[in-house]
Amino acid sequence: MNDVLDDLFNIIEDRKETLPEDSYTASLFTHEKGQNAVLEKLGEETTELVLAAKDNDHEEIAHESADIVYHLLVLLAMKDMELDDLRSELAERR
Ligand SMILES: N=c1c2ncn([C@@H]3O[C@H](COP(=O)(O)OP(=O)(O)OP(=O)(O)O)[C@@H](O)[C@H]3O)c2ncn1[C@@H]1O[C@H](COP(=O)(O)O)[C@@H](O)[C@H]1O
Repeated sequence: MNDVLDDLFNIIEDRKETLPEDSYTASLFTHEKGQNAVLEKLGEETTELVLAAKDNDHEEIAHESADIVYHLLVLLAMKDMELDDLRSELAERR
């Protein structure tokens, strides 16, 4: 059974293939800045996560963490990588 990360990654890969006009995800794959668009988002959201952690704002920590994970999955898809590449790397560390 797929978990939420598998489902999200599958949707991201679908957006990469089909590039719907109204999709934010698709816009990241076609952005004039190329991969820098997603890299900049990861940088911004990491800063926002740090601020949320400093404020001990649990709701905001969860929100910014989700933004980071989403953009990280977009980056993996952009690099033609799989979610299993991340899983394997984590599993090897156990
Ligand atoms: N999980 C996400 C997701 N997380 C974050 N984002 C977008 O990432 C952007 C974050 O940038 P910003 O932080 O600048 O946006 P913001 O609204 O100002 O956010 P904050 O300042 O509040 O952090 C926003 O436009 C969000 O909508 C996401 N956009 C899409 N998805 C999922 O991706 C899938 C495909 O959706 P489409 O992109 O609509 O096709 C769907 O399952 C969506 O749920």
